[in-house]
Amino acid sequence: MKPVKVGLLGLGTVGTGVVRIVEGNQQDLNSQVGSPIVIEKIAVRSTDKVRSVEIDAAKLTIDPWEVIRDPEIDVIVEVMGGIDQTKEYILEALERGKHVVTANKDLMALHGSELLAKAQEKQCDVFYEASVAGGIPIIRTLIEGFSSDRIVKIMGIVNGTTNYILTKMSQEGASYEDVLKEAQDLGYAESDPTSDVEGLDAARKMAILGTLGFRTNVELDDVTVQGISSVTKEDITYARKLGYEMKLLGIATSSNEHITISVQPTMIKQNHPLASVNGVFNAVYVHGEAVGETMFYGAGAGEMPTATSIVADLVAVVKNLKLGVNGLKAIVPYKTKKLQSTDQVFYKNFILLHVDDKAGVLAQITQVFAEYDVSLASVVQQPNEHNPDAEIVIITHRASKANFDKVLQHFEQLDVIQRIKSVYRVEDI
Ligand SMILES: NC(=O)C1=CN([C@@H]2O[C@H](COP(=O)(O)OP(=O)(O)OC[C@H]3O[C@@H](n4cnc5c(N)ncnc54)[C@H](OP(=O)(O)O)[C@@H]3O)[C@@H](O)[C@H]2O)C=CC1
Ligand SMILES: N[C@@H](CC=O)C(=O)O
Ligand code: NA
Repeated sequence: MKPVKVGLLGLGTVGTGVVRIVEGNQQDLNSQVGSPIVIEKIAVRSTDKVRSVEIDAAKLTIDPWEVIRDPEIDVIVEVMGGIDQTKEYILEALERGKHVVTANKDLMALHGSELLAKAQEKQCDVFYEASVAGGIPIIRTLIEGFSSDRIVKIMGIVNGTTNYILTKMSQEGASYEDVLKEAQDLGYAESDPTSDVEGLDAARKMAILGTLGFRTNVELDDVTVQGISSVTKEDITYARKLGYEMKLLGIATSSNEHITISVQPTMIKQNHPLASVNGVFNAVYVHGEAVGETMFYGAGAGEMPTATSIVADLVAVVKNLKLGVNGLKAIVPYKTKKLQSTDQVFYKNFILLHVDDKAGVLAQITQVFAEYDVSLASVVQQPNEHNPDAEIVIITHRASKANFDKVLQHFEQLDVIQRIKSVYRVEDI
């Protein structure tokens, strides 16, 4: 059988794993698709770099166009990252009738609909399983496994780097900076880790999951985003004392006409299955009207888990090639839903305040909550070990985001409050 020729853009963490799997599992892959899969050319930034896989130097190029324009190549595997220039490469590859497999959530969250439309026009596949939750086959699950159901809620720990950091801070008391460096060394973090720690990477993944799960176009701008860079060991200790774990959680909901979608550090009840997802592991909880609760778990980043998804997509492309059905599987969102307004978004909150240690302070604070109709589940006041202020730890009942934001604004003006130290969403379903 004629070999299927692959052009690889990138030979970093993920690209290296792709080479290992394609070469190491050749026989298995061949018997599934009926053809050898051959990596024909590889674009890298530097051809002089020492690589941890053996590569024929003649296959390397520093010019991605050389790979895209090679008429011998059937499938482009894009694992180099980047947005604008990379979009040009992929559009040109599709224009030339090449199928595309990518791990690039930045690109798919921002330009996925344009790329998928071009793919359909050219009867090509664009598969991107590796872009969300690394090794977990969540994209295929949402497209195929839940095609019969209406998804109402998706909650996800979808960034491996931040989950690794929070776990190490929580379980080993490690410092944020040290663990971030470790995550970078292990190949989990993005080339600019700001997008991991500030929540943007997770937001991009949630936009992709929301689009597929709710079959409506979820834009990146729809996602409210807060990262973990200001989470302290003290916050994590408080969370644990109260029976919660701190996780960077993506939460998306869908009703008949509206969606809500956000990413933020969240205190999740210790008995919720998402609370025990640790280290680089990711998990996506999907609630469907008919199926009820489901959850998918696995490594969210790293060389081999991510490469597993890439090569599975490659196998899917080749199977489609054999059947002559490429380009038919793109999900085109067909529903139009609006973002829910903040007066209709309800959840519980944790708030840690540093206040003057004198009579009447607590009364002033509870008065503000009452004014905006935010009722309180618990209030604990204690002296602060490090300075003369007192600490007040409050957990609210479910309140609208709009009202809770008004409480915070009011607190900024209140003289007895020295500092709003921390505020977190609380999930205890
Ligand atoms: N790391 C992970 O766990 C995961 C990553 N992803 C996504 O996969 C993609 C790749 O990530 P990762 O492997 O970690 O990244 P790396 O930084 O490890 O690798 C990037 C590769 O692309 C090459 N490259 C970068 N820019 C260019 C360019 N302009 N021209 C030619 N080659 C270029 C680099 O060349 P050189 O080697 O010479 O520097 C390198 O081989 C990203 O989109 C990332 O978001 C998705 C899921 C998980
Ligand atoms: N930087 C990302 C890599 C996978 O998408 C992460 O940490 O999850
Ligand atoms: Na995946």
